[in-house]
Amino acid sequence: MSNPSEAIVVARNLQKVFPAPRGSKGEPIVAVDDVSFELHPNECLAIVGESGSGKTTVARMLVGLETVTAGELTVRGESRAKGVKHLADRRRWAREVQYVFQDPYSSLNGRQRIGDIVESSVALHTRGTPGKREARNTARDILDSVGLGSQFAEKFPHQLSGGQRQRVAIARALAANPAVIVLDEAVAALDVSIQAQILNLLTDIRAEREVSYLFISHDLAVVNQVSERMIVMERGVVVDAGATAELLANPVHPYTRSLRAAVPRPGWKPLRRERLAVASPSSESPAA
Ligand SMILES: Nc1ncnc2c1ncn2[C@@H]1O[C@H](COP(=O)(O)OP(=O)(O)OP(=O)(O)O)[C@@H](O)[C@H]1O
Repeated sequence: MSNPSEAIVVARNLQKVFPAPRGSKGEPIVAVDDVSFELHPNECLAIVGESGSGKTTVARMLVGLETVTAGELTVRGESRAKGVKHLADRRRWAREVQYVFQDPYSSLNGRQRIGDIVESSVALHTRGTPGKREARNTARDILDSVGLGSQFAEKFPHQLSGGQRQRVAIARALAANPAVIVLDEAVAALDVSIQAQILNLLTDIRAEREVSYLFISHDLAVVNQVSERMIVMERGVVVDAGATAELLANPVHPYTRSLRAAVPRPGWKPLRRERLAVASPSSESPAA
């Protein structure tokens, strides 16, 4: 295992419990339980699991959108467990970790031009507050680096395709020059050919600058293409963890096997998934 002191993000025995819905007689919801992982500089760690397995809740705790119920969650050694109290802290956190959502259409301000969206992020997150022209030039360079030439700067989000909008969301994240980008089902809504383009873009970005990805997905084919390591979550718990290529080539845990069996590929037989027993939740929580 790598040296923990090198990790940018460290999660140790992380837990998130949501109270039972008001007026219901139900139990509190344990969305994340005893989850441990590390994210290292310039690596892509995937969090994999079916809907409701707790992936997004882990990400939301990392960016401060949810508080931590128990356990440790640090970014560069600073705890994120208690949430942010001051605007200055919120900005500092955002400079370290940026979030790209599945649906860029709802996360981008539809009334702002593309150039202004990225320029605002540059102005907000660059230390020493850059001048207007400097912020604009930096924004144009970033847009260019995600494959959106200068003609896109004057357009509005609704004038762009889904893939182009996701490029804008990535550009806006890059404008903060973060150490980590959380990509939460960031290609799930795109056609396969557009997905491939965005995944290539993410690989190119990582080749050019030091940035780590926490790549959240239910899609193992996508995860296989983009990540070096993965953790597999089922009902809030990490049930499998390791090098992506190895885990997918030789999945041992029944849940990982059942997930992999659901990925269409040459020779894939729909009946196979039914024959595989789906794992019961495991109390094991290996660190990744
Ligand atoms: N704010 C909340 N209040 C109550 N329960 C929540 C809340 N947010 C998430 N949950 C519950 O926590 C569990 C994990 O949800 P989470 O969204 O983290 O899973 P996920 O793996 O990201 O799934 P999806 O891909 O569908 O978002 C689910 O049972 C969900 O209903």
